Amino acid sequence: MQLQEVLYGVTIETLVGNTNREINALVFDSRLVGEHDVFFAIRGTLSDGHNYIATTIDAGASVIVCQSIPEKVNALVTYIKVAESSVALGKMAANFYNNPSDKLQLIGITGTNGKTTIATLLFKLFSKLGYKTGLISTVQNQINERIVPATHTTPNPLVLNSLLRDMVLADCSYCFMEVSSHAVVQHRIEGLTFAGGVFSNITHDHLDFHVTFDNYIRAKKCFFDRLPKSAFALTNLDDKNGQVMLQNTKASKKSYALKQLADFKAKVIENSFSGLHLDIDDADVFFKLVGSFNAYNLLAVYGTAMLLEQDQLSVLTALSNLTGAEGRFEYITSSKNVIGIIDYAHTPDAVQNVLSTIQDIRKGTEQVITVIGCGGDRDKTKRPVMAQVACDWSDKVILTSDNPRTENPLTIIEEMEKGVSPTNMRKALSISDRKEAIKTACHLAKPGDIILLAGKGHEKYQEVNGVRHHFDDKEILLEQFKLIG
Ligand SMILES: CC(=O)N[C@H]1[C@@H](OP(=O)(O)OP(=O)(O)OC[C@H]2O[C@@H](n3ccc(=O)[nH]c3=O)[C@H](O)[C@@H]2O)O[C@H](CO)[C@@H](O)[C@@H]1O[C@H](C)C(=O)N[C@@H](C)C(=O)N[C@H](CCC(=O)O)C(=O)O
Ligand SMILES: Nc1ncnc2c1ncn2[C@@H]1O[C@H](COP(=O)(O)OP(=O)(O)OP(=O)(O)O)[C@@H](O)[C@H]1O
Ligand SMILES: N[C@H](CCC[C@H](N)C(=O)O)C(=O)O
Ligand SMILES: [Mg+2]
Repeated sequence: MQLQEVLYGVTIETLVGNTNREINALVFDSRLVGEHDVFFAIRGTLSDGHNYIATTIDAGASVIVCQSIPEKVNALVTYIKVAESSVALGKMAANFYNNPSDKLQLIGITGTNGKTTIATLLFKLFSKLGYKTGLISTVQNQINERIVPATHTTPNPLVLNSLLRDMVLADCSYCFMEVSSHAVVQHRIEGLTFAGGVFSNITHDHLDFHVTFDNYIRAKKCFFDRLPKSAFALTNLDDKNGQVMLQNTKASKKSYALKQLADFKAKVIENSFSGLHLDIDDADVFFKLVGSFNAYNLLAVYGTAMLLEQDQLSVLTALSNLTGAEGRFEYITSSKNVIGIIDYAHTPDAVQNVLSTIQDIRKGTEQVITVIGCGGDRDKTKRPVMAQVACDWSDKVILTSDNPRTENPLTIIEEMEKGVSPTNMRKALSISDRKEAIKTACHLAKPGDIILLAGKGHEKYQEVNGVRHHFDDKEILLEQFKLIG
């Protein structure tokens, strides 16, 4: 491919060398550069790609996209100076893959919690309605039936556009993708054309990255600010910041809510372990998902399907038969009737939602035992809050590990313990080995008791010092349920 062809739409500040040359691949990691590649020097959170420019030229890079041109330039290399290399990467990745997002309807879902649930339900719904469909999500990416493993909630622009290109080649009409706040700030979605955007909610998370809650709100809002006029922007009016998200969007503004007037509305009639009974836009429907927070997710899905001009009855019929995403409020029962719930709750709001749902639908005096940890190298300020919420809403809590990454697991647990009030102290226990923690919860449980394993959901690993060891909450719970009966 010619360099000129992929530069369409890129604002060049300075050009040194020729743009009329053949290129091989676009690369932003020096370790992956080969002959005739374009290297993007990106300033990241840990290092600066500009430090690797010379190495990539030695490895064969013939084009460098950067924010500052090195003092000594190589006459055989083309240097392109831009304001933000990651923005150029987004645009050039889209051009390189022939702008696949223009050729299907791409819907982005953003918010602290619920993105995977909403995107997965939309993927399943549109597949059931007979459309070829794509999914880009935390759990996995999917092109019709083909599963492509996911590494991030929102992948980098090269992976993103290559997935979208494969979806176009597979004749997909729709793609539903999660848009994380990291992706917005790092310009991973630059150069994509969205047909719609959906907002779920915004609560405490990722303050390690965004530093303040205001910055976090701004990052999410930025996604809606950049939607085109032809798109729709669907927001949750019951969220305090739901309206803020749409303040400056050019897209057509639409809303959903349970507690006030909105374009799409619902009322929870009943919430039990077997599902949700909702009045949704005046239709009486039973859904398999559990928990009133899922009423919001279902309503967001329903609203999106209506905005994409699907038939109401077909949508509600298909939706009522669907199960949610893996590791979200998944529950299993032991033979002596201990209930185990595996859930990906890893923010204070999610923990509270799941535990309040359990409190709402438990029958009597059963104990609720929560096993919970907090991620290493992630927002430290949510640790005491998550422990506090877990203690306030459970009878017993076992504080444990959840991907300590490069941190000491005992230090993370100590930080969680700071949120346990003196009155809650008697409820809390700390066991850093997550398998031991789950085992202990199973031994403490009596028939009828409910064990919540929070934070890991679908994850099949425990990440310690950069190594992902096989670990599966569900596998261990099933093993222990066999032992306790
Ligand atoms: C904090 C964060 O988001 N980091 C992402 C970011 O890396 P970074 O900014 O730290 O990059 P860096 O290491 O400083 O390097 C800067 C540049 O130098 C380059 N480099 C670096 C070293 C070298 O030898 N050669 C070289 O060329 C790098 O390729 C990069 O281009 O850009 C990388 C490439 O796209 C991502 O893989 C990486 O994700 C890390 C692994 C990560 O854990 N991210 C998480 C926090 C994340 O993105 N999460 C969100 C939301 C999760 C959710 O709540 O759902 C997600 O969308 O997944
Ligand atoms: N609408 C919602 N409101 C509040 N909490 C929710 C909602 N939907 C799901 N949750 C809780 O959040 C957890 C994560 O849900 P989900 O995976 O759908 O969110 P996500 O936004 O994709 O998360 P991530 O940022 O990790 O990708 C669930 O396991 C549940 O505990
Ligand atoms: N995508 C989120 C998920 C966190 C899940 C939890 N298991 C953890 O490791 O903290 C993140 O990377 O912050
Ligand atoms: Mg997700």
